Amino acid sequence: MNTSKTYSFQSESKELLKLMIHSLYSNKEIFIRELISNASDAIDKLRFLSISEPKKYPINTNYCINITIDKKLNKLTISDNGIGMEEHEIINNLGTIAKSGTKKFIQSLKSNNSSHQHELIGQFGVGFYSSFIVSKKVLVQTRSAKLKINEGFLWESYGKGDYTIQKIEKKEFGTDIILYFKKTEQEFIHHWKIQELINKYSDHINVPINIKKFNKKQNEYTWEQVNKAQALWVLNKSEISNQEYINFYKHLTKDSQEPLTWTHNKVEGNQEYIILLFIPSKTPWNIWSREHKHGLKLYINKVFIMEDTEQFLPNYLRFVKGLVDSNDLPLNISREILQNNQIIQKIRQTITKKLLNTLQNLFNNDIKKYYVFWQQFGTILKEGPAEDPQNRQFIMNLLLFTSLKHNNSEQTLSLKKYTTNMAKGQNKIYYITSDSYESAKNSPHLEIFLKNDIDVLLLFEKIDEWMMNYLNEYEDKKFCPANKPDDFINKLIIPQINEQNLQNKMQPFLEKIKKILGNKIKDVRVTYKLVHTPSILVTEAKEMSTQMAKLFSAAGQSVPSIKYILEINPEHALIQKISKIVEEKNIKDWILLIFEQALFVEKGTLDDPNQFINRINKLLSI
Ligand SMILES: Nc1ncnc2c1ncn2[C@@H]1O[C@H](COP(=O)(O)OP(=O)(O)OP(=O)(O)O)[C@@H](O)[C@H]1O
Repeated sequence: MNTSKTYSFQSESKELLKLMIHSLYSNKEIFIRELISNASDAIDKLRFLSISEPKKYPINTNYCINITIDKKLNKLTISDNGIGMEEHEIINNLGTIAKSGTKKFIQSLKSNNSSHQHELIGQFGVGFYSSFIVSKKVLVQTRSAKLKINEGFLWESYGKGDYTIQKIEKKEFGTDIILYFKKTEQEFIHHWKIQELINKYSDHINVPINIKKFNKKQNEYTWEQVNKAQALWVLNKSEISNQEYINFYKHLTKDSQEPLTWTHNKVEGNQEYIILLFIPSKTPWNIWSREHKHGLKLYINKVFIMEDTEQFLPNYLRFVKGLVDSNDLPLNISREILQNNQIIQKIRQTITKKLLNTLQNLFNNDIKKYYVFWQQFGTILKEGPAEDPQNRQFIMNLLLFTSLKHNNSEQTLSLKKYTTNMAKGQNKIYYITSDSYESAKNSPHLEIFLKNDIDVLLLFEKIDEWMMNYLNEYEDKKFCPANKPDDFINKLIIPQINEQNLQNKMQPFLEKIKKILGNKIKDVRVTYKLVHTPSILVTEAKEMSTQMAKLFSAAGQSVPSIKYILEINPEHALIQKISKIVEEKNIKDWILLIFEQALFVEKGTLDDPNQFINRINKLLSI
């Protein structure tokens, strides 16, 4: 007789299991979807192997998922004739919940309120472990299609701290998941209930799902198929209800939330393929992690080939979920071949176009949903203009901003709207990049714009400066940084008093500044752009911007130090006061102060803040 070995769950898994049971209890019926989904995945894997390696894996045309209910024992069995598992696979797959990043995930779960926990855990994909929400004990009998009858295994656990594994004989390859329901979960031992859940969640699973029922007429047990068993994507759009699309999305992605929108297309012609693509409504919790996998599911003639086929999506659309089913690719296609395959390139181009159109439709027809999309995925879409020059114009129509006239940080302004509302004579799109919304909005560079009622796009996300490098013009209007010299703006500057006079009057003061600041600055000049601010720093049109320099140094690259031009506002009380100081005693501190102020505003930091503070204190106490 085979003895069983006892194993402990990973410590994080124990904690996660407890949290999961608690936070998913209100949605406990999903266990059926998860288990059927796993069974169907296992069949997909074997189906693929039996086509690509027919000698090793005998072809089985009778793939199915069978369900039996034992009311007396409170027991439900879900059996599949898929790939099955070897011992090490059982340990790896069923001994750990949520393999990577579990710790971080638990932390974020704990720090969220309970309604949010539900969302988070849904995104995480609880899979097999959802069985413990309703079961006091779970058994898994499995035999890998690679192994012999006596090389089956039985996994058993009460979902507490450990599980056991023992070797068993199993006649058929595949997996039986056996649930012993908790006393409180009697509702699941009814055929009608299970059938209802299958119709709700798993109608379009690619293989028949049969329930064993007692047939009174024939006085015996028979198998009754309860799902449609037809791949959803091969049907015509008109035959599929919105709810069916939503359920299919949930099955495909294990996301507990509904998608925002989707696109479903049959492409005919030289190449024939079907695409079904969904835009989720929430960013996956780990989308910025390196381990985050993205890409579409690839099917060839309805046979599942591989997960996460990145090659079908540009990076800036990596949040998209869905599948491609092609008739033209060879079944034995590898990831390497996908990389350089021309058919793939063409499909990718079509997918990209379809997705951009889908987003444009969402934008045009359901702006509220589009705002949700933008909030979740806008930062990723902003990678588009750099990555995809061909579709740059298209992507630009999908970008949203906030602006000087907007009065809050919500990004709801399109370029179209900005250009339609431009001031008379304005033919450029002005923008400013900064580290935060506040610092962008309050930038002294914008005082002249505010005074003349000209709107400026406020950009404050890390990616923005980089993105703006790839945006040259939109509908013949050039983009122009608000902190660089510009003719149109220069013309708006009307000095309050005689300019030449003031310039001449200021000349000795400018000389003094130059002498004191030396090579700290490139030049110093008078400006009439400012209203409330005594001084600012500007760079020449061709010089690297401060934000760009920050970006480079954050990426660990060396950046030549920027030489700024100091501009002073001759009408400002402080400048007028300092320019009149004749004694040499404190003038150096005053000039350094107006320079450091401007530097602080420009960079958001100072190399030596202490010195700056000391200087202010010294001058205040004179
Ligand atoms: N019926 C089955 N047949 C074969 N392998 C299975 C079966 N059920 C589960 N597995 C294996 O166990 C693994 C873990 O399953 P689980 O449902 O926990 O997560 P998952 O399906 O991989 O991902 P997700 O987190 O998206 O649910 C699966 O990836 C698969 O390798």
